[in-house]
Amino acid sequence: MERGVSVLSTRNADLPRKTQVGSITKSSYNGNGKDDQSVFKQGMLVFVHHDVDIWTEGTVSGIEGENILVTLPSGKEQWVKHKDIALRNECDYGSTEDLTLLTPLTCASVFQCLKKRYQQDVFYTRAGVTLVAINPFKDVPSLYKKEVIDRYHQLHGQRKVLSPHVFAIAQEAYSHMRQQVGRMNQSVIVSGESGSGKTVTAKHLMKYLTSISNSNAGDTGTRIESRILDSNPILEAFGNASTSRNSNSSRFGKYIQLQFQRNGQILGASIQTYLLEKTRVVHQSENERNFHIFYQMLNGGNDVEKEEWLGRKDSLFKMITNHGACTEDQQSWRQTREAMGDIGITAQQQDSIFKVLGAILHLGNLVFDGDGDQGCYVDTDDQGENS
Ligand SMILES: Nc1ncnc2c1ncn2[C@@H]1O[C@H](COP(=O)(O)OP(=O)(O)OP(=O)(O)O)[C@@H](O)[C@H]1O
Repeated sequence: MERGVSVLSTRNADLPRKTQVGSITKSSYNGNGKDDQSVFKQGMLVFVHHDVDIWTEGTVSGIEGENILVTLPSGKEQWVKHKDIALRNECDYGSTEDLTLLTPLTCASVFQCLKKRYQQDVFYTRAGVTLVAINPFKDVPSLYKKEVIDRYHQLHGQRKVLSPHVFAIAQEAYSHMRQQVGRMNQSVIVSGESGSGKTVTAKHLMKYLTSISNSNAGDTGTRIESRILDSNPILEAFGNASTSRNSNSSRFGKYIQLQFQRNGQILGASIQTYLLEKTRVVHQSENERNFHIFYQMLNGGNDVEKEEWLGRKDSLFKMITNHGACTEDQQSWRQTREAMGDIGITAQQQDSIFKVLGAILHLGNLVFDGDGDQGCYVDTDDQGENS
């Protein structure tokens, strides 16, 4: 291996960021550097803190000490404290591609810019070297199609013609690895709160990097690309679960290293996982589920397979909460099995894996009883009923 690009997908939002999806909290800073109500004058354009919209536009129409009278777009007037108000200018917030260009740069102006862009179906905005990605929560195929990948690859470096995009970040890392900054390894950190889109973003990053580095590599390149991308459904089956915030939440962090040859062609990948939420196997909060793989196996496996792995056909296991026949689980099961085969896990090895999962499910049915200091024992009556 010559060098590589790594994609670190975090479970917490407390790491330094390069590519990030983040939440913005309200601050009382009003953009004048002094937090002083004296900067507000009659007729000034402002943002006013709003309970529903978070920030809304207004114009100062009166001042009395700490209190400022603001006229809202509806024509309604409202008294607000100076801490709940921020300066605004007449710029087109929706067309600002880099948050650092906002003047004044305040929570309110950042919020307004991201909101306007989101309303125009623009989901990426730069913040200096960081990319802020807003989760569209809908399919936007035109944003990620092959032509877009080609465009970002061919025109890279031309910031004026390319709008902010996760592909631009990936291309920058790839170019730096190959040509600049002493041909060094590069890292992209994807961070944000649960459900903000880290997993999907990391997948687009990997898709872009494998695609551009594979263009002249023929069949071998295509095989490497599909093996790398096939790791996603497997990792998701064993490490993701439905939570109250995200129906496909990663319950682990991952460090993905893509390895390239000197000529820039993809060579392979390695994935390290960490902080897997193991306790989820035995306990899930209300309305949450165990790891996907259990449901996929129970919904997707046929009777013969279930007999072999579980010793029975039904799906009554204590650790499997919120279980119901789900076509999504059946589809994902087919994808998981296919991906396992594609990356070289033999049918025999797969059988062994599912038997281990079956054993875990049976262990979960055991009930222990005991009387304090005397230790405990397996309640065989209960076990007989359930296992
Ligand atoms: N770029 C995108 N385009 C369309 N939908 C998206 C995009 N990013 C995220 N989503 C939607 O949001 C959901 C949650 O995203 P994702 O699983 O990537 O979040 P996450 O930050 O990895 O969450 P967690 O930390 O819980 O694993 C996805 O299942 C998908 O429906």
